[in-house]
Amino acid sequence: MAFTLQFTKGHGTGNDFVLYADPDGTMPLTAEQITAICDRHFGVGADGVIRAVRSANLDAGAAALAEDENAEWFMDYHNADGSIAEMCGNGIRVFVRYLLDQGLATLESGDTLPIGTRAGVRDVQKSTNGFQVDLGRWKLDGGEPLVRAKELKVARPGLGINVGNPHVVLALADETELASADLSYVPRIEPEPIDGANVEFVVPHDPLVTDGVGRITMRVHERGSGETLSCGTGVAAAALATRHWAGAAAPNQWRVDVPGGTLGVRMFATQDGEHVGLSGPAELVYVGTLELG
Ligand SMILES: N[C@@H](CCC[C@H](N)C(=O)O)C(=O)O
Repeated sequence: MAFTLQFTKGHGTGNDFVLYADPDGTMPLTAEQITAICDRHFGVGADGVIRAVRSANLDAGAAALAEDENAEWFMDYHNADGSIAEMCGNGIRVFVRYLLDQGLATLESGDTLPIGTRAGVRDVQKSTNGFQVDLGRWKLDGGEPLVRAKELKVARPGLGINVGNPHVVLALADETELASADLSYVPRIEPEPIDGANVEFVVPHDPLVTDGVGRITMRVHERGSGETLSCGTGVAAAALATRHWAGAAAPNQWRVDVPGGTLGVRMFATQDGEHVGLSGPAELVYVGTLELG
């Protein structure tokens, strides 16, 4: 059936998304439609598509409402290849900006907007640099798999970290090595994670810590989207991995430079264990209409 899709294009530090509202959950897109929309030559061009659905109108939304009855909106996230991802740290900030822009939600400074995701409910607040999101409890995941990327001469051990979605973080020697990694190829991970993983390549700044804040630079190859200018959950995983490698004296506050800008990461204690938070900008850049058949 042919239909017209009103969409908004947005990004968080250059990680870009096509967003549309489907409150009743009656307009899911097929993987083929998502791939076509995300194509940078023949479509709109994006790293992913985000559908705003009322949690009550989506099967996956039931778990969100059971966790928090105030999680009215569900972020239905798909990568550029049409695959589903559990979470998106840049996407959720842009999603909240979109809900506010569309008049679908309100959020005063200091208040919290709970958003349903496949990783669970995530709380978003306004911050000085845009929005901040509590990515919840993180965990070490999958040990230290070997990662091979084109132009890196040897396979290196990474660190598996789950922040709602799966990541493998790899430390590189310096900026030259970071720049030379060819991320137009999918990095190989051994053993291969069943659900795949996003792979982050990280270089610590020298000094690593300035004024109590850890600093790293990162590039990423995203599962289902390829190299992107930024990945919010990847930035959080990269800061967690670097703190892990740096030892007990490492800080809980980090700034992470990615090709598309800079994001903030904070680790903080809660009653149910340590959480990781992410902060950064969220921009809406244009609106459009797509005729889909
Ligand atoms: N860019 C996102 C992550 C999007 C999902 C990821 N590609 C996956 O498959 O897990 C972010 O900002 O976190």
